[in-house]
This record gives sequence, structure tokens and C-alpha cells, in this order.
Amino acid sequence: MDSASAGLKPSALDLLAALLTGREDPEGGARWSALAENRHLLVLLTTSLAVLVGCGVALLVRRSSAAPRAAQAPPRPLAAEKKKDEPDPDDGRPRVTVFFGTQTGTAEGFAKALTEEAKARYDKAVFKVVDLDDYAAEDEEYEEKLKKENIALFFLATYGDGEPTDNAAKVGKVVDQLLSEQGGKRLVPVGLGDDDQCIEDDFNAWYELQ
Ligand SMILES: Cc1cc2nc3c(=O)[nH]c(=O)nc-3n(C[C@H](O)[C@H](O)[C@H](O)COP(=O)(O)O)c2cc1C
Repeated sequence: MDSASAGLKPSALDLLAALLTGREDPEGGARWSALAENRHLLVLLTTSLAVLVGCGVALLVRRSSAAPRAAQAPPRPLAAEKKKDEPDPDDGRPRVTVFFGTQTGTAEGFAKALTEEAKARYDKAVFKVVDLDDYAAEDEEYEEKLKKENIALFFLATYGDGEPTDNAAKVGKVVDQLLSEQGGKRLVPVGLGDDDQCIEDDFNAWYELQ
């Protein structure tokens, strides 16, 4: 039994139910007249209804607009990107730096070929191929950094009268002397190639000696 049929004034819920269902029952007339009598309650109910509908629409809009944005910008991986000059973590493994000085890519190609082969053979060492131009900015910095190298290999092309390439200009001609001055020990003999013949054969001949 609802409040209307009990002869009581309709409750707010009764009125809301009537509004939502649009029901016209015998007692409905009494409900609507009660509504008309209480204009404040009517305003309150319609405002509440509008707010409810508004919240629902806002929720739908937020949900539908949030989905494509998430698809456009996938979350970045949490692991921090390694900076270019960040030192490698010292995990006790031998470190081999393979430098190249090149003008047209030949020396770089040999440096990378040897590194790939060495990586496959010695998986306990860490190999790094380095463009000499990117290694340091000043002569002193080259010396300081070279002192800290563990094992270093150099692939250097020469031009003119044995001149170094542009990217190796700072150390190319003096690297051998520089390293021996710093107490470096020669691990493998110097290999010389002559492009007038077949430089790949020269490289392979040196490589077979190792
Ligand atoms: C203009 C020019 C000058 C060169 N001068 C020399 C030289 O003096 N001594 C030498 O051994 N090779 C010389 N070369 C050969 C290069 O060193 C050789 O082609 C080398 O493989 C190029 O290496 P890159 O591609 O790494 O720069 C010269 C090549 C050119 C094009």
C-alpha cells in the first residue's frame, strides 16, 4: 500500500516514481494535484533529475573521450633510457672498445664485422663500436678516456700522406704513440691495408693471424 492509497500526502519518492513512469492510475490525479500544490518540491525534483541525467551524460562523454587518448599515447616504458655518455655498469666483464676512423665507411665496416664475430665467440666480454669523433671533444679528454679503456682496437683509414680521416683527426696519426706512452700493451700486431690492391684481402690476412 502506497502513501496515496493510504490517504497520506504523497512522498517525494512517490512523486518521482510518477514523474519517471508517467503512470496515470486512479490515485494519480491526486498525486499530480499534490505536485501542483507544492511547486518547490516540483522544482527540486526536476532539478535533481536534470543533475542526475547530466552526471550520466558527463560520465559517458568522459569514458568515450578517454579511450582514444589512451590508444594514441601508449604509456612509456618505466625503464629509464640510457644516456649516450652514461658509463657502462662495471659488472666485472672484460670491456672491448672498437674504434673506427673513416671517411667513406670502409674502416667502420671492418670494425663492425670484427665486433660481430668477436661477440659470437666471446660472449663473456662486452663490445662497443665507437666513432672516434663521438668519443671526446678535446685532446685531453681523449687521453683521459683512453687511459680508462680496458681493451681497445682501432680501425683507421688514411688519406693523402697517411693522414687520418676527419672523424679521427685528433688521435688518428698519434694513437699508437699515445697508447704506448700511457702504458698500453699491444695485444695484436698492427695490420696495414692497401686499397690499391684488395683491402678486404689485407683485412682477412690480418684477421687470420689472430
Ligand atoms: C683521395 C684518396 C687518398 C687516399 N690516400 C691514401 C693514402 O695516402 N694511404 C692509403 O693507404 N690509402 C689511401 N687512400 C685509400 C683509402 O685509405 C682507402 O680507400 C680506405 O679503404 C678508405 O677507408 P674509409 O672508407 O674508411 O674512409 C686514399 C683514398 C682516396 C680516395
